[in-house]
Amino acid sequence: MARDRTAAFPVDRNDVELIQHAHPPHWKNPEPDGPYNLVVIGAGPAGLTAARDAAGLGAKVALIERNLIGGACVNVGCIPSKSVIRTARLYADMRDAESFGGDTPDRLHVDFQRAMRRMRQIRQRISRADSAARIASEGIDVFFGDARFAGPDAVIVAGKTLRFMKALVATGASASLPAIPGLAETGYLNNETVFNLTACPPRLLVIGGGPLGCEAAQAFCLLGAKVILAQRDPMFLPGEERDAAQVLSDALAREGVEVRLNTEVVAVRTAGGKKLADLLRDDDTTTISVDEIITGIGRSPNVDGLDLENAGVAYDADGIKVDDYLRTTNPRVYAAGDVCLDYKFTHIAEATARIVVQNALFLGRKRVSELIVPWCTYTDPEIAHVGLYPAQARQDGIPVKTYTVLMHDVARAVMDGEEEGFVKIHVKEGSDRILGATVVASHAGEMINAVSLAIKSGMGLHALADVIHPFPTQAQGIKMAGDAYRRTRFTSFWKRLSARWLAWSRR
Ligand SMILES: Cc1cc2nc3c(=O)[nH]c(=O)nc-3n(C[C@H](O)[C@H](O)[C@H](O)COP(=O)(O)OP(=O)(O)OC[C@H]3O[C@@H](n4cnc5c(N)ncnc54)[C@H](O)[C@@H]3O)c2cc1C
Ligand SMILES: NC(=O)c1ccc[n+]([C@@H]2O[C@H](COP(=O)([O-])OP(=O)(O)OC[C@H]3O[C@@H](n4cnc5c(N)ncnc54)[C@H](O)[C@@H]3O)[C@@H](O)[C@H]2O)c1
Repeated sequence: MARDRTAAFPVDRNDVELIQHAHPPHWKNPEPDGPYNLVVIGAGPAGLTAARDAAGLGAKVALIERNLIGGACVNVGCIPSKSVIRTARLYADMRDAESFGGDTPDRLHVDFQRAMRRMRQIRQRISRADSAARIASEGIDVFFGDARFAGPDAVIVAGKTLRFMKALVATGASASLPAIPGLAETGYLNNETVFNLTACPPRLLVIGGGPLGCEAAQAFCLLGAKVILAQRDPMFLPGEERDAAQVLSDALAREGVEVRLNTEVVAVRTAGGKKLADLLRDDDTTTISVDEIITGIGRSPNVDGLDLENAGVAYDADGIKVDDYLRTTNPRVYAAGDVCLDYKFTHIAEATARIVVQNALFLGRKRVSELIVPWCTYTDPEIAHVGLYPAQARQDGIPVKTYTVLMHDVARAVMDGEEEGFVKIHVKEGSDRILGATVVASHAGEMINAVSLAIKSGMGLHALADVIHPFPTQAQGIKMAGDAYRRTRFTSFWKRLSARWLAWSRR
C-alpha cells in the first residue's frame, strides 16, 4: 500500500471525504491482466487527463498514484490556494466598503478557521469528480502505491508487475528545498503544509516572489498577518513585463505587505519562541522576527525512486528529458506536465497529456512547441500573459508595436472599483498579427482568453476590434486595444480621401 502521506491533513470531516475520494483507505489494487496500451504514473492533472482520454478512446489503461488523486493542483496547489484567495478578497472588499458606498463593519474579525474550513470543503467537493471509484468505473485500472520501472516495458507497483506498450510519466514536481542555513531546524511551511494551518500567523515571512510567494503573501496579508515578502530578484514575477510586476509590487505595498526586493534570506534560527531570519540586501543584513516562514522558491521534478535508469529514460535536475513530441529517451515512454516542462501549470499539464495520448497511441505528430499557452498569477490585480514578450520578439528579429489600454479607461472597471492595471497587446509592426499580450486587471485570467483564441485562430488585432462585447464588461479593454490599432489605419491619405468623398456626397 502507499505511504501514509494522506495522514498529513488535519482530519476534519471534509478531509475524511477527500481521502475517501482520492485515496480510499481500503482500496484493493486490481490484478493486472496482459499488457496495457498505456500505464500512467501519477494521477495529477496530466495523468488523469491522459488516462481518461485514452480509456475513452478504448485503450486498456492503468493509472498509478502514490498519494492523493488530483495531484498538487487539487490537494496542495491551485484549488486550496484560490479558495483561500477568494476569502482574502472578501475581507479586502469589506475593509474597502466605504468606497462602494457601504459601511465597513466596526469590528472586522477575520475567522481564519472558517476560511480554511471553506477551503477544505471546496477541495473535497472538487475531488469528487476524480474519485478513485469514479475513475475505475470508467474502465481504468487504478493502483495505489509507489511506481518504479522494472525494465523498458514494465512498471512495478505494490508488488505487482504491469507490462505496457506505452507508458506516461506524469509524476509532477514538489517544492524545492531551500538551501538556507538553519531553515530546516527552525521549521517552515511550503505548499504541502501551509494549507494545514489552523491559525493565521501574526508575523509571516514569505521567501520567494514568484507566483506562489506573491499569491500567498497577499492572501495572508488580507487575512490579517503582518507579511514580509523577500525576493532575491529586483522584481516580482521575474518573467513578466516590468510594468506588470511594478503594478503588483505597488498593490502589495499599499495593502501592507513589507516588500523586500533584491533581498536574499541567508540564515534562519530560533530565539525566544520566534523565528529570526537574516535578510541580505546589497551588503546590508537586517534581522527580522516572525512566527512562521513560507517558502515559494520553485519546484523540483519528482523523479526519485522511479528507477528511470531501468527503463533507459534520461533525466537531470530539471526533470525528464523529452523531445518536442514528449518522447523520452525510451521510445515506449513519454512524459507530460511538471515532471518535464519548464512551465509548471495545470492547463499545460493537461494539454501535454493530450499530446501524449495522440502521439503514443495513435501515431500522432503533435508538438509541444505548437501550443499557445496563457498563464495567470491570481493576485489582485491578476497578471496574465500569452504569447511572446516584446523582448523575446525583438530577439527573434521581429519588430514590435504595442497597443495599450489602461483599465481606468474601461467603464466597467471604473464601476467595479477595479481600475488598476492595463491591457497590452503586442503586434508585429506594420501588421495586425498578434504576437502576445499582457493583461493586468482584477479578472485578467478571464480576459486573456480572447487574445489566446485570436492567436490560436490566426485572428488579427483588427478583427478582434470587430468582436462585439456586451457593455459594460471589463473584457471591453481587449476590444479597446483593437480599436486603438484600427485608428492607426486612418492614415492622412485615407482621411483626405474619405473627407473628399463625404464632401462630394453633400453636394
Ligand atoms: C500553491 C500552488 C498553486 C498553484 N496554482 C496554480 C494555478 O492557479 N494555476 C495553474 O495552472 N497551476 C497552478 N499550480 C501548478 C499546478 O499545481 C501544477 O502545474 C500541476 O499540478 C501539475 O500537474 P502534474 O499532473 O504534472 O503533476 P502533479 O499535480 O504534481 O501530480 C503528480 C502526481 O504524481 C504522483 N506521483 C509522483 N511520483 C509517483 C510515483 N513514483 N508513483 C506514483 N505516483 C507518483 C504524485 O503523488 C502526484 O499526485 C500551483 C502550484 C502550487 C504549488
Ligand atoms: N497562478 C499560478 O498559475 C501559480 C501559482 C502558484 C504556483 N504556480 C506554479 O508553481 C511553480 C512554483 O512557483 P514558485 O513561485 O515557487 O517558483 P518560481 O520559480 O516561479 O519563483 C521563485 C522565486 O523565488 C526567488 N527565490 C529563490 N530563492 C530565494 C531566496 N533564498 N530568497 C529570496 N528569494 C528567492 C527566485 O528569485 C524566484 O523569483 C511555478 O512554476 C508556477 O508555475 C503557479
